[in-house]
Amino acid sequence: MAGLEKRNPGQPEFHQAVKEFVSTVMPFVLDHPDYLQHQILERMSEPDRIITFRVTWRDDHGNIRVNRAWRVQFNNSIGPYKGGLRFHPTVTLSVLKFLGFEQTLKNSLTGLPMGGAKGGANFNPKGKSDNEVMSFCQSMMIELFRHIGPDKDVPAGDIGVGAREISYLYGQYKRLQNQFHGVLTGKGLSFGGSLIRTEATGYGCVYFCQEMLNHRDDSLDGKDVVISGSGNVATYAAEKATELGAKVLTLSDSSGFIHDPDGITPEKLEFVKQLKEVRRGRISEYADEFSSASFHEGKKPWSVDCDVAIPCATQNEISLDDAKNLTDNNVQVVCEGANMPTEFDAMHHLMKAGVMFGPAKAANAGGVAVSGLEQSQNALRMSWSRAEVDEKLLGIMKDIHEKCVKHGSTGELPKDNIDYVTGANVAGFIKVADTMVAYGAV
Ligand SMILES: NC(=O)C1=CN([C@@H]2O[C@H](COP(=O)(O)OP(=O)(O)OC[C@H]3O[C@@H](n4cnc5c(N)ncnc54)[C@H](OP(=O)(O)O)[C@@H]3O)[C@@H](O)[C@H]2O)C=CC1
Ligand SMILES: O=C(O)CCC(=O)C(=O)O
Repeated sequence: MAGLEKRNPGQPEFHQAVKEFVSTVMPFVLDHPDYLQHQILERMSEPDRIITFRVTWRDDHGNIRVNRAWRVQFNNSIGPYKGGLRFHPTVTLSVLKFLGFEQTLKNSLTGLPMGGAKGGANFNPKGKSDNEVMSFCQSMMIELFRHIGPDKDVPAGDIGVGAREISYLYGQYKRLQNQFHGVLTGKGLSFGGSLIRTEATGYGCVYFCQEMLNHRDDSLDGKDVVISGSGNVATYAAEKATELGAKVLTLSDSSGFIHDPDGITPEKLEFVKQLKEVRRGRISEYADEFSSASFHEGKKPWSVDCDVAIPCATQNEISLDDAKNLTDNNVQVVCEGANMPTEFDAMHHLMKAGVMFGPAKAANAGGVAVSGLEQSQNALRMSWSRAEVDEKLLGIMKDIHEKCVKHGSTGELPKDNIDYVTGANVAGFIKVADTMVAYGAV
């Protein structure tokens, strides 16, 4: 870690992601001299390649605007690079390196042939017109297109990149390459998208949460659930949790959270989808619409009494104090929909307190898994039904849970006390590490 921090100064998120990983896999690595001899940890924590480029575009007033974009191609040992693009003013190289590092392990966990990558730009889509977003996406693709391809690198969405942005990016790629193939995932259904991809990350996260509870002969039925975020992952996590009998009490955005003690019913969630996906409004409007709800400006939802917490907004959104609030309220499960939403010491506090903790690289792998299924459908020139994709997603999430149990059993009483963080890290590591050993020094 000392060497990594020295080689990558000023990249706290990247340090944090590697530290969490190394602290759990080290005993396993020390038991396997091959990994040490082949310098696997040093090689896995150094991206294969980082592409940095300027994106110049024109706003609606005719002004020229400039942003910085990156694609971090982290590791393609087990398949073409795969991972989302994030558009947000907080995007830095550190953030994209942490995301690309975790993506490599997450993609390995899915069992599908996908390497790890992440990209994005410090562009803020909020408050921009459709025309401005299109102008930015088209300009970004003018550079990105030469670095991606269906057998090379297949980007997708992430924060700030949804169906609209993927459509603009794909349209420009097609124009530049004169090729129609599965180079992006999360595409519209009329041009090669997969059913269930929109829902996959949120649904998959709730399937994983249900598996954790089932492992202790429990279920989501009747549980009070607190969710942060109100974007893609949060919305569909709320939908599936409600479908499985839970009561979802909160959603949030960067201005605060709404608390609805009566529960966010499917009808109310339809309002949220319209608000966020179509009107691009603020979550506070939920409290204006439904009198049962209150809006808490500038606050996070972690002090609301709940059985299950599903953070679905962004990294480091659960601090140690937030974790203490959750345990004071006897939370049973924290299942990460967002990437690295829990700070390192907060995660340890939760685990020490006996909370079942589902780490992002396992719990939110459903999104990229269905992206992998979208790639398969594109290659086959076929579309699978909603039921088929959903069944495969459920199967993959169950399989990831089993891998976590296999490598995360603590051997301590109670017998079902699983260290999911170690389980996910070791299980994701083995496939990538063994492949790198097989390749030799490349
Ligand atoms: N989309 C996917 O398939 C996958 C996403 N993820 C992860 O899930 C998380 C959410 O992604 P997604 O739902 O796609 O993104 P969206 O852009 O659809 O939604 C993001 C949500 O999080 C809120 N948010 C973002 N940044 C902050 C912040 N700094 N503080 C408070 N709230 C914030 C947003 O509020 P506001 O609008 O006010 O900014 C919004 O409600 C991310 O960590 C992402 O990496 C993981 C796997 C797959
Ligand atoms: O669908 C994908 O390719 C990427 C999803 C993603 O960015 C993630 O898992 O964090």
